[in-house]
Amino acid sequence: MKVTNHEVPENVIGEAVNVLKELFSMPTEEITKEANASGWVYMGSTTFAVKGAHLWRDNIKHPCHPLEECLQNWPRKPIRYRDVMSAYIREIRRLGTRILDLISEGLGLENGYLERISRVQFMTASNYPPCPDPTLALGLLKHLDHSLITILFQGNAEGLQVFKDGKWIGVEVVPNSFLVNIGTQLEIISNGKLRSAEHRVVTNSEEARTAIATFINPSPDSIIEPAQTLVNQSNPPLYPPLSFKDFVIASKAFGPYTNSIQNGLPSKNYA
Ligand SMILES: O=C(O)CCC(=O)C(=O)O
Ligand SMILES: [Fe+2]
Repeated sequence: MKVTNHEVPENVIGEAVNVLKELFSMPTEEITKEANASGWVYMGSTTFAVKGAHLWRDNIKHPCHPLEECLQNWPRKPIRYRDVMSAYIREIRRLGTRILDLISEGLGLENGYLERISRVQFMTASNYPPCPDPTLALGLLKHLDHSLITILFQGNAEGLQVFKDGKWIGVEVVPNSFLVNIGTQLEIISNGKLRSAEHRVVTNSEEARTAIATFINPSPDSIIEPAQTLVNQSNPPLYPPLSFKDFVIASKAFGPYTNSIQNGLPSKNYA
């Protein structure tokens, strides 16, 4: 789902992209040192070789809830990072609330049903540098987002693909727009009416791509199950009830980041 009329000021998005580009252009050793000293995660492309595939991206992740507390552990450099990214996250929260309310309405759920359990849990930003041979690397392996919704700003370069009707389909880039992905948790609540689509990122040899994904998740203690109003005798629940916390633990949805993402803890407290 593409959102163009989103009222997020263009300069808030532009500043966020610029500050991230600046961060990613810092020397790898410096970013790694910074990340270890505070509470966020950094992975440079050279550290990736997952399941035999080479991934061509630099990536940072940090928790965003509760915002005022989390941002104390965000990158200290570039110096304006915290101001710029917290302004961005506040706008995404506002946009996310509106979208969740519209989805609640569309599904026929009571007002605020989704918004009440949701929070902007974490942000992950990626830099996909130009890749000398895009046939040998992927930007990001295929996956589902385990969110309610993910609000993605995909910059100005294409690369995102969605698996549809047995094929990978490129998602076109519309300047200054967001893409809203349905996460698995919303698929469950909608009892399968809304589907979470598998997606991945491919690389290109010409231009760098900067993308910002913000995950609007259920709070850890909320019980995720098909909404009562969507279930009846001819539409039995397709998914069992499970707290989001238990889902994350059972599915290892966020791997080593689970603690950090679930509780807003600094990344060094992973284990
Ligand atoms: O970089 C992108 O366009 C997609 C990122 C993504 O799918 C994710 O972080 O879950
Ligand atoms: Fe994703």
